[in-house]
Amino acid sequence: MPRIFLIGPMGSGKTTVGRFLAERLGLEFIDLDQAIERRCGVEVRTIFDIEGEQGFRAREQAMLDELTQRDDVLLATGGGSILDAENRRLLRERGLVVWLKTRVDQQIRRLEKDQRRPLLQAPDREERLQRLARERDPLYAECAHLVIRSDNVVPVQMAARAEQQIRAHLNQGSP
Ligand SMILES: Nc1ncnc2c1ncn2[C@@H]1O[C@H](COP(=O)(O)OP(=O)(O)O)[C@@H](O)[C@H]1O
Ligand SMILES: O=C(O)C1=C[C@@H](OP(=O)(O)O)[C@@H](O)[C@H](O)C1
Ligand SMILES: [Mg+2]
Repeated sequence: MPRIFLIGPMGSGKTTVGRFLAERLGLEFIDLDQAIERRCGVEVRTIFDIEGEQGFRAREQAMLDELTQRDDVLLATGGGSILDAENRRLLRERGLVVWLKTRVDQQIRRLEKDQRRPLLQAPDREERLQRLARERDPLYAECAHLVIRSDNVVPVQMAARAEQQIRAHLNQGSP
């Protein structure tokens, strides 16, 4: 089993589904944001408060480079990891990149009460998520080897579906 890297927008289920999926695939689960939080000793939102988005992106880049070299892992990235061209290259070269594609209305519902994601704390969340999708969808598409829809199924079912599709993809001999 190659390394698996989950990409996709906030609320696509990278962290939640990733944990179940890693277990099904016999891989160690690592969440990029959680790894950064452990190393810094503060939450992502605090890093944004103190160092700004730019500071967070620098930490994210360094941690992504480190963790994408680990073997037998499933890495759940953060939604903005693909903004950086070097990150996209590292992800594509070092493992199988899976885009959990999700509709904005599903993201809104799942993240209704969220206060931890700095880029979501806007007066109009729908407008914000639509704009991020417009900006980022081409980058997710460029980076992904495999696209899996993550709408209308709960995380355990989503993990089962993703496992099936990943195994089918690998059986075709694709990277
Ligand atoms: N397929 C799903 N169906 C319903 N709720 C989900 C699904 N995936 C994630 N969630 C919920 O949405 C919220 C955000 O999920 P999370 O895994 O943190 O997304 P991400 O890491 O992609 O931002 C969590 O409360 C999670 O339980
Ligand atoms: O989309 C983004 O730019 C971000 C997504 C978050 O991760 P999730 O995608 O796991 O929510 C987290 O990395 C940070 O708040 C920035
Ligand atoms: Mg996450």
